[in-house]
Amino acid sequence: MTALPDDSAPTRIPGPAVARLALYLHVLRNYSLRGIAVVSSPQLATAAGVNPAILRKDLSYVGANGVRGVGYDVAKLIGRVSMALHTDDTHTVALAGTGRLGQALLAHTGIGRGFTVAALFDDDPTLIGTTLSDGGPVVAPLDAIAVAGHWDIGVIATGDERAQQACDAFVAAGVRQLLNVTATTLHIPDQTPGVVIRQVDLALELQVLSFQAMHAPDRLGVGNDAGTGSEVNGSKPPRRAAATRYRETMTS
Ligand SMILES: NC(=O)c1ccc[n+]([C@@H]2O[C@H](COP(=O)([O-])OP(=O)(O)OC[C@H]3O[C@@H](n4cnc5c(N)ncnc54)[C@H](O)[C@@H]3O)[C@@H](O)[C@H]2O)c1
Repeated sequence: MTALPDDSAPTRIPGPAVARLALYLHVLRNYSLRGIAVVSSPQLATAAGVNPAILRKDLSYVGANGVRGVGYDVAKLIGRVSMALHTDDTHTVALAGTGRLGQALLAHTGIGRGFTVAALFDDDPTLIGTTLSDGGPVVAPLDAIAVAGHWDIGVIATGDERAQQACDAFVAAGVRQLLNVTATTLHIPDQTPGVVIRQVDLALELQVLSFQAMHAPDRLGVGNDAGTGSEVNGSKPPRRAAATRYRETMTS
């Protein structure tokens, strides 16, 4: 991921910082919706559940400088972070698996924020040939993935037993960014470079939370307005910030 802070040469933003920047963007958009025009770095850091020093370091990657004693202009910061994360670009997404989770993902993620759901695939005969949203794509059989077209991101929300097949088909279709929400650990052929898989498992997150609660109960704080991803309020950085909420693998 590259960004252009100010007019200097492209800066490589570390993966964990990219995930935290996405979280800051979420918080900032909430502030904007609530009519808040300026935010201090401690406020933003608390809302996002990160250490203020980490926040300032992350924001330095996008060339954002707050005004000392005042804070950051929310609208400008949204612009900076959006540009760095390329959220203004439109990315095409293909979704394999339009069951309960797939339909929930369709309803709640991305649309209008730089993602266009361009294709839907499923093997449920009651879904094939239907559309799940006004003007949306028609659900096609899973077998059609490999021949249907090219997308930026493939989302795999099939039943666990079909996940690897969907993955193989996406890779064969040239897709290099995969979001896997099934419990299946996906394998990519060694000869296929540059495939990134992010795996999200809410049950695993619950296990980690309960483990942390047992081992550090005094560190559990109240919630925050970030909505996602931050577990602890306080002066120390959380042991697991947004950046580590996913399992990510990449073929070389
Ligand atoms: N990441 C997470 O935290 C999380 C949470 C819940 C579930 N999951 C996983 O997500 C995946 C999808 O879960 P779900 O709740 O959407 O499952 P689901 O049973 O609603 O759908 C799974 C798949 O089976 C298909 N299907 C359902 N009925 C069918 C039928 N009669 N004939 C043919 N196909 C049919 C669906 O259309 C879909 O493709 C699973 O792998 C599950 O383990 C992940």
